[in-house]
Amino acid sequence: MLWVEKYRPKTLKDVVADKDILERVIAWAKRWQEGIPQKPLLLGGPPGVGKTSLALALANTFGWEVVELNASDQRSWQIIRRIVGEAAFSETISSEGEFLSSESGRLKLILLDEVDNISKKEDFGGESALIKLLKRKPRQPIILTANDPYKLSKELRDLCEFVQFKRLRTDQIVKVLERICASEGIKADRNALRLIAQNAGGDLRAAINDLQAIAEGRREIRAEDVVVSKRMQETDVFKVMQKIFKRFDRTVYTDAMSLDESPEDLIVWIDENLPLEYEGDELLRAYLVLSRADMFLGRVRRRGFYRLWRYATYLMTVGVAFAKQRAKGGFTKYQRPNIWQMLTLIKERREKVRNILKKIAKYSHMSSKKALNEMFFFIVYMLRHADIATASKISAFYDFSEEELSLLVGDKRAREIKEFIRKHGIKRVVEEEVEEEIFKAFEKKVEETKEEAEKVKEVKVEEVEKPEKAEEVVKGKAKRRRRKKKKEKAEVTLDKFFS
Ligand SMILES: Nc1ncnc2c1ncn2[C@@H]1O[C@H](COP(=O)(O)OP(=O)(O)OP(=O)(O)O)[C@@H](O)[C@H]1O
Repeated sequence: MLWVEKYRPKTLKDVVADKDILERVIAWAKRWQEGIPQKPLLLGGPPGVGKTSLALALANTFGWEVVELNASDQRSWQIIRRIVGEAAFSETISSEGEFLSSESGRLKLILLDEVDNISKKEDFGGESALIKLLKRKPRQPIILTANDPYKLSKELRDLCEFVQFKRLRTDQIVKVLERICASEGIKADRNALRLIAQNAGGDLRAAINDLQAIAEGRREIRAEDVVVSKRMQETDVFKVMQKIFKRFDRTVYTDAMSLDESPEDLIVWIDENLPLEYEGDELLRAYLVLSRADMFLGRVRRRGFYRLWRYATYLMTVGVAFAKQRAKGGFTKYQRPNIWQMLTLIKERREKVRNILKKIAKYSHMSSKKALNEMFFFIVYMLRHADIATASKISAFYDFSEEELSLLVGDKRAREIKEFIRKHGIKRVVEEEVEEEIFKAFEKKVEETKEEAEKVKEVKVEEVEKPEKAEEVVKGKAKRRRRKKKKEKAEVTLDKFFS
């Protein structure tokens, strides 16, 4: 079992949190218990610091039912609508003035996660719908969580009681890790735990995951193990990379699944070595597939949906393999990523990509999700392939830093672009002008991509909705079932990732 779940706090006393935060939420819950409806709580703060855990522990402590939903999932909204109809808003006050809750007589906590990913559009499920719901003064406790509450409108924030969480301190993380080691019967060197804690950057979930990966098969953890454990399996990783980069072979997925490396590590290897093998459009395509895989990993980290690991692995192996134009020969000397890079790169890269998407979203007035699905690819394409003046204009328009540009187009081109901007004093220009240019290129590229897609081998990524099936597909049982139901099943091609 995953330790993050095994050791998720059961009651409030297990949650590591500042005293004033605990006091505030307990007071809030008590007032609900007394039948006095309260504003929803908005718990804001970085990932893995215990926002969800605190909400669940609170419900557990007070004996409330919990309905856990995700704001960016449209299905949640149907459920909320149902609950809104049935429970959250339609309660009555009894003749004694007592507050009547759900059928079971218990309060029902609605826990809506990731509200900062909520769509800004007018449609149902968007921010305005949530505002409308909250204005109806819900009669069930609601807790919203957000990594970046300032992405929400002030109107929405004002409808809530805002509680800000901070990154956990290293010593707080070490304490939890020590507790886990003690109950797992693992002897751990304090320095090793400090290293893990420091590397997690205040994210306890990440620290617990790293600890579990490192502790795998050990009774004792020393500081050296934190590094050594990440270095195992090198030769096998090389074989997997060879298969990904040089061949079109779907069995690479099963090979990767049997590696000791976690997908978080494997993606760093692939990321590091990709430019040694791929170039031009195939490189771009592969990066896109990788960024998709990385998004799934992000969800695993944030939400603990570990079944998405399989899907991420499928994308970073089969997806990347099929992003190339043709099989490759020869010998390539792959590089082992630097150990600290291994430990931190993914997190940093994700942080950077997130910032880039935020900028695209901000200046193109769209959600980050839409920015990724609709704009990212074309912006990267333009930055790489357009003439330097256009690329510079685009870069200035989105206000990309040199570091961000390096991630998108490589160090050399990033320097050229920044140099050009400096030399010609390029400033942000009117939106329409740049957007028109991007969209023109966008349309042209769509046409080209369609043609290309015909040529490029199709990658059938099964069951986008049920990624856990991806692994089953490889197993015989699912294969037989799949053959039978082949016609009914939806197949999504790589195209989907570029559209
Ligand atoms: N403050 C904490 N006290 C105890 N355990 C914690 C705390 N924070 C995180 N954890 C551990 O990390 C795991 C993930 O934490 P949790 O889901 O509560 O984080 P979160 O802040 O809601 O993150 P996200 O914003 O990504 O949803 C928990 O299952 C628990 O094991």
